[in-house]
Amino acid sequence: MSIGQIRVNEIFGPTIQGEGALIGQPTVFVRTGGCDYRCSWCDTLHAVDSAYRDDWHPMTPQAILMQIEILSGGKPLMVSLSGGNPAIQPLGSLIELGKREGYRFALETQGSIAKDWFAALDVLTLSPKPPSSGMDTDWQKLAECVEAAGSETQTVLKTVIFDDADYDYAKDLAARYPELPLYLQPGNHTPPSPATADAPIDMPGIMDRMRWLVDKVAGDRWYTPTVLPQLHTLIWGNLRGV
Ligand SMILES: C[S@@+](CC[C@H](N)C(=O)[O-])C[C@H]1O[C@@H](n2cnc3c(N)ncnc32)[C@H](O)[C@@H]1O
Ligand SMILES: Nc1nc2[nH]cc(C(=O)O)c2c(=O)[nH]1
Ligand code: SF4
Ligand SMILES: [Mg+2]
Repeated sequence: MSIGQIRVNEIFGPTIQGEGALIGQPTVFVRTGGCDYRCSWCDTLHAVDSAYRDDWHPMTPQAILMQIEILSGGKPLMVSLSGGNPAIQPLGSLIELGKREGYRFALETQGSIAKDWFAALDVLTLSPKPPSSGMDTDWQKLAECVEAAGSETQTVLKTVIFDDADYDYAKDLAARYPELPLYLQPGNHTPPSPATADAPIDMPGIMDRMRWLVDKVAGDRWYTPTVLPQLHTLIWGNLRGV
């Protein structure tokens, strides 16, 4: 891979952003390959597990932008950068090139790696991982990500909740960053196998956790977070590429 190239797993859309602050908004996704984490319940292992690295292709920022332009019909929209951990990749020039053409950029990362080009994003979603993921949070790194984004980028927090320990983690996160909007997302217990494009989904389970989470938040009189399910999962289940 030469310098400046980005490891891409898939580019798809337009679809709608299914999660967090931009939920429901039309967007094209660029999913990069490779992650420094391995969450127990990751729903995107095809972009994490190096067994699938043959599906990750080095692309220049120009080639990625061309693909975005084809998918969007040349009409600028929000581009969602996800992964894997997209913060591993050199995305600064793609963002710069795309913004010149009128595209906007949102990025989703766990907050383990800070990059100076976070400041060029329109929206940065930091999604630190709760205990059920099996990952530890490096709070210093998360602070560096918030710092790197600066004041021009809209920074929001989003965390996945499966159980009481995750809920307590979300409360701690809120206490650390009272000034940042926080989105709570019930977990999906049935992530697809990375080898398949689809898998059966436990919709009643997701809805049970959503109701449980709303009851918890309301019962605690915790009025600052926004509680949202993964909209794309409600619509398409575990299907990839939507
Ligand atoms: C696949 S990750 C990719 C970006 C980045 N690595 C991250 O974790 O933020 C995108 C989002 O999906 C969430 N996610 C992954 N697996 C999930 C699951 N089984 N249920 C609910 N959300 C999940 C993550 O927490 C993250 O907010
Ligand atoms: N529609 C849709 N919304 C999403 N929001 C976050 C996603 C992700 O996998 O990062 C995702 C995704 O894969 N599809
Ligand atoms: S950090 Fe994100 S992409 Fe990486 S394993 Fe966890 S959920 Fe999956
Ligand atoms: Mg996903």
